[in-house]
Amino acid sequence: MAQQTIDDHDALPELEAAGWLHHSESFAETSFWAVARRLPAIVREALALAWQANRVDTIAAIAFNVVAGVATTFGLLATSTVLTELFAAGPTPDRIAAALPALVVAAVAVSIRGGLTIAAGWAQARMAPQINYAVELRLFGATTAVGLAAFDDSGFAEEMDRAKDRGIVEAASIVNSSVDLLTGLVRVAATAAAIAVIEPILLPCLILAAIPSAVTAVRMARREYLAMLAFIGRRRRMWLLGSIMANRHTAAEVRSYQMRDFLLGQYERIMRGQTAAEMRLVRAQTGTRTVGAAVGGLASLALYGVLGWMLVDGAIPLAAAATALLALQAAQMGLNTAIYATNRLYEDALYYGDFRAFVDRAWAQAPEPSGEPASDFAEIRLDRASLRYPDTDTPAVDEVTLTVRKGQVIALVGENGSGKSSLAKLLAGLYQPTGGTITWNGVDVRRLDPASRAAQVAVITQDWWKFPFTAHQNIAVGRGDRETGPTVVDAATAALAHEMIEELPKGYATLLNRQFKDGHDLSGGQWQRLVAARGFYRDAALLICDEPSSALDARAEHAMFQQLRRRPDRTVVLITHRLANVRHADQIYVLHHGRIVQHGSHAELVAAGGLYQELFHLQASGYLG
Ligand SMILES: Nc1ncnc2c1ncn2[C@@H]1O[C@H](COP(=O)(O)OP(=O)(O)OP(=O)(O)O)[C@@H](O)[C@H]1O
Repeated sequence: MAQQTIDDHDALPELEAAGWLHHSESFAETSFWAVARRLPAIVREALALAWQANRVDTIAAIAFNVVAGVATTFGLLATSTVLTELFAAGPTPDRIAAALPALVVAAVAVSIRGGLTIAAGWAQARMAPQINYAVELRLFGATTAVGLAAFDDSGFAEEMDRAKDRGIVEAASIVNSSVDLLTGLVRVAATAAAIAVIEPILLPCLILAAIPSAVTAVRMARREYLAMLAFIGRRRRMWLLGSIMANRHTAAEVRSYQMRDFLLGQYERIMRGQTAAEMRLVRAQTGTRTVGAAVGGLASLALYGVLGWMLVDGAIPLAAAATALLALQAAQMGLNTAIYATNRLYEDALYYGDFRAFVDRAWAQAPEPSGEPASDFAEIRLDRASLRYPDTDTPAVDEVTLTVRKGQVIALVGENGSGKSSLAKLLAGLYQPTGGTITWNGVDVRRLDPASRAAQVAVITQDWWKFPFTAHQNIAVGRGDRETGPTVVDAATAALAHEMIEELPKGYATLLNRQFKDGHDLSGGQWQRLVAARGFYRDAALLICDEPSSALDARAEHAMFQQLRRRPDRTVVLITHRLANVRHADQIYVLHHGRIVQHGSHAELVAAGGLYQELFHLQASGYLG
C-alpha cells in the first residue's frame, strides 16, 4: 500500500475570505472620482477624531499651517519686488537700496514660515499618541461588549485582527495625512495667490501638470489595499503556522510528534505563493510609478515651456518670470505634499473604514443594555428552546424543555457532542435561543437587562483560559466589584487550591505566566482548581459547572463535588462524564443529538434502562474486578 502523507488529506485547507470582508472589497473597487468625492468626508472624520483627542493641538496644527501659508505668499511677493528692483536700470547701490525693504519683508516671512512650520509639526506629533489612546479604548470597548455568538462567525475574528493590527494605527495616520493634505493645499493656495498676482495664465497650467501625479498616487494606494485583501487569508495561515512553530505551549507536541518537517513544509509552500504575489505587486507598482513619473515629467516640462515662451514673447518681464519660477517650484512641492497625503489618506481611510465598520458591527451585536432588571433567581425555564450555530445543518440544542429551580442540583449528561455545553450556554445567557423561549422567573429573557441576569450566574467553563494574572487576580476577576461574600482565600480553600497557591514562590501574588519575569505555571489540575475557585468566588445564585473535575485527582474531585452539593440559596447545573458524581442530583437530563432523551433521578434512570443505564454500567464495569 502506498504511504499516506498528511497532505493527502489536505491537512490545512485554504482559509477562505470571510463574509465580513465583502463590504470593504466593494468600497475598494470605487473609482478615483469616488475617492475624490469621499475625501472631504474622510478629512472631516479625521478632524473630528483629532478634535476629540485634543482641541488645542488640532487648532494649533491647522492655524500654524495656514498662517505659514500666508507668510509664504508674502515672501514670494516680496521676492518678486526684490527681483524687480534688482533687474531695474540704474547704479547697483541704488538698486540694492531700493530692494532692501522688500528683502527684509522676504526674510521675515521666511523666518515666520519656518518657525510656524516647526510649531505645527509639534502640535501634529502630539496628536498621534492621544488619538491612539482614544481609538484603542474604543476598539477594546467593542470587542469585550460584543455577544459571544459573534465569535462563531469566522469573519469576525479576521476583521478583529485587521482592526487591531492596522485600524488603530491608521486612525492617527489619517489625522496626520489630513493635516498634511491641508498643509499642502494651503501651500498651493499661497503660491497660487502669488502666481495669480504675477501671471494668472500659469495657474490652470499648474493644475493640469499635477493631474498625472494625483492619478498615479491613488492608483497605487488602491492596488496596495486590494493586494492586502487578497493576501489576508495567506498571511493569516502563515501567522497560525508561525504561532505553532514559535510557541512555548505547542513546543512539546511539535517535538513529540516530530511535526517540524510538516509545519516547515506547509509554511514554505504558503510563503512561496505569498512572496511571488508580493513581487508581482512590486512590479505592478513600479510600472505605474514609472508611467506616472514620465507623464508628470512631460507635464512639468510643458509648464516650463509655457513660461519660457511667454518670456521670449515678452509677455512677462524677467523679474516676474524668475519669481513665477520660484512660485511654481514651491507650488509643485506643496502639490506633491498634498498628493502624497491624499495617497496615504486614501489607503489609510480604507483601513480605518474597516476599523470603524468593525466597531459599529461589533456594537450592533452587543446585547442591549436596556430591559427590566432580572429579579433574584428563582426559576429558569426552557420551552422548546433550540440553538443552531451559524452555518451548521443541525441544531446543537433541539427543542429542549426543562425547568431549573432555586436550590436544585441538575445534571446534564450525554456523549461527546450531544449538546450539553451548548445547553449550558443557553442557561447562562451566553447565547440567545434560535428557537423556542427561555424565561427567567417567568419573564422572557429577551425582555431582561442582560447584565443584571449575568450578575446572578457563574460559569466554570470546560475550556478556560490561563489568564496571565497573579493567582489572587485569577480568582478575584470572578467578581471584580466584590463587596460582601466569600474572600479569595475562602474560594481557594473551597476549591482545594489554597495550599497549592501558598506554596507558589510569591503565594497569591505569583504571576501565572512563564513568559514574564518571575512568572510561574501550574499543572492542568492545579489550573482547574484555580478556575473552580474563581467560580466559587463569584458566589452566584446559578452556578453552571461544565466538566469541573476533568483534570482533578481523586481527592480534589471528591472535595469539589462536596462543594457542589445542594444548598438552599444556590442552584447548580453540572455537566460531567463521570456519572458517579451525578448520583445525588435532583434531576438528570440525558442528551443525545441535542435532544433530551431521558430524565429523572439516578435510581429512576438506572432502573429504566436506555442510554443512561448503558453509559453508567460501562463506567462502573471499569471499577469492578
Ligand atoms: N461555536 C460553535 N459553532 C458551531 N458548532 C458548534 C459550536 N460549539 C459547538 N458546536 C457543535 O455543537 C454540537 C454540540 O456541542 P457541545 O459542545 O454542546 O457538546 P457537548 O455535549 O458539550 O460535548 P462534549 O462532551 O464533548 O463536551 C457539536 O456538534 C459541536 O460540533
